[in-house]
Amino acid sequence: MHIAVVGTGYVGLVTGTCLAEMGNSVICIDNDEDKVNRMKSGEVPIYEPHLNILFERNIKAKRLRFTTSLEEALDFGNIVFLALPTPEKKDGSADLSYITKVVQDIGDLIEDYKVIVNKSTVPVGTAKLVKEIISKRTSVDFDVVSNPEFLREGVAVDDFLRPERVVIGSSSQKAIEIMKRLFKPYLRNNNPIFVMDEASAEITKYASNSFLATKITFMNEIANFCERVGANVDMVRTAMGADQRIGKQFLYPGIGYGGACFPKDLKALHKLGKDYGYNFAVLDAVIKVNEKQKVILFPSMESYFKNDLKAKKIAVWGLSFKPETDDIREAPSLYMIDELLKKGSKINAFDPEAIPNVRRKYGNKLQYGKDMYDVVEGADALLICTEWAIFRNPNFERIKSLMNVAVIFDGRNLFDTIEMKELGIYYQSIGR
Ligand SMILES: NC(=O)c1ccc[n+]([C@@H]2O[C@H](COP(=O)([O-])OP(=O)(O)OC[C@H]3O[C@@H](n4cnc5c(N)ncnc54)[C@H](O)[C@@H]3O)[C@@H](O)[C@H]2O)c1
Ligand SMILES: O=c1ccn([C@@H]2O[C@H](COP(=O)(O)OP(=O)(O)O[C@H]3O[C@H](CO)[C@@H](O)[C@H](O)[C@H]3O)[C@@H](O)[C@H]2O)c(=O)[nH]1
Repeated sequence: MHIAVVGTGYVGLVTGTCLAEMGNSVICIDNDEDKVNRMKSGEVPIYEPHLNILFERNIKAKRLRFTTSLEEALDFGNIVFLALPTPEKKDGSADLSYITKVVQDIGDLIEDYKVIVNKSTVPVGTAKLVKEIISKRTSVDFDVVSNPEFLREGVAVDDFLRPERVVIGSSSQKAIEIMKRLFKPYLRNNNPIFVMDEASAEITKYASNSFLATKITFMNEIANFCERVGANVDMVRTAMGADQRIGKQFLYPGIGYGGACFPKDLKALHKLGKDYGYNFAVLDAVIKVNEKQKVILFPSMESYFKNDLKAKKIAVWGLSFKPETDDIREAPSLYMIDELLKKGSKINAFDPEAIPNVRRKYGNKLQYGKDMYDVVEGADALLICTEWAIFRNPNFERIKSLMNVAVIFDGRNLFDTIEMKELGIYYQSIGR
């Protein structure tokens, strides 16, 4: 099939590449000229495991190419995916301006039948809006599909190639058949395609993210309470997770959820509720609890240093919002760093992939280490914000010999509390 993907960010580039991987011919469009030039020269502009292998082989096979021209893309693609940003507006709602702009251009450029597929996370009514915008500008036949994306950064390629489910929201039987044909090769083990109306598809995405964020937040509150009463959240978590109705996943407490999705999507659903006269009380609480959770280790650090964090050297391990990505959008690490900077601490940070993005935001307000041991040299404390695999089994003797005093604040519960005690390391984690 001939496909155009508009927007080549974390979703668009993975979508385009993985569609090419299944034998489709794909053209990816972005209005960031520099990004397009980098991709044309063979560079993957983001860090996403395994993406480079698929990217290279599909370019080589001429199934994948890049352009800044929407016109060229529409000439080529019969199915047009929108993978455009829907960032948070000041009032919490999703900013649809990227989508409406592109859709207006599509309305002006469309010359033959297209299926316009929205992969961005959008509020109820967006598919209807897209239809209205295009219909006003052309009499050419087209259909609109809501096809929310559920991939996770860090495992995005695998999630796209082997989705647990595909959701298709459309009122056009013709478009539904085209989408079913496109996605059938990705569905193994009888994983389902759910066909529904557009509004239900749009809600499914927000509801899924909100449920997952609620699960994490519930566990964060249990962890905070465990700390207060001297219980161990690891034991509580594993025993709870053994109940299949609860499940083991997304029960890991820590310094809150971050990323390009959960924070903005919860706020968008909450605001959408308000617009329709419905108060999502649970979401309101989740959003508030998570705001606090992102900096939950800060009071502990202040108290350890007797309210004197000025000029204290703090090493930070992990800057990205989760492991195996360079994405720092809404990363809890940045909230902790902001608090520490306000108090005059000196930060020396290390992350396997996210340093270039952090450097663009903070410049020389921070120091950046060349590896995880480099940053702990002469440090008064080590703060762990992201559970990259390389942090899980470090050389503690080396850390002890490099640090001023062996002090670890761990926002991801990486180490055994008893082992830390035996090693003579002051260790504060979450809920243990
Ligand atoms: N990141 C994720 O893990 C994820 C997963 C599922 C769904 N989503 C949703 O998918 C959407 C995209 O998210 P993302 O993380 O890929 O965003 P992103 O910011 O990484 O990528 C968006 C891309 O669109 C490009 N763009 C902006 N305006 C354009 C225009 N007029 N023409 C062409 N290109 C344009 C940008 O240059 C950028 O490359 C959002 O709605 C998001 O909520 C994201
Ligand atoms: O037990 C857990 C699991 C996750 N997190 C945190 O939750 C955030 C989000 O993690 P994750 O869901 O793994 O990453 P995302 O790439 O943001 O993926 C989410 O957001 C995407 C964008 O909408 C969806 O497509 C995915 O299905 C959804 O999982 C991160 O900060 C994690 O550290 C926890 O604190 N504890």
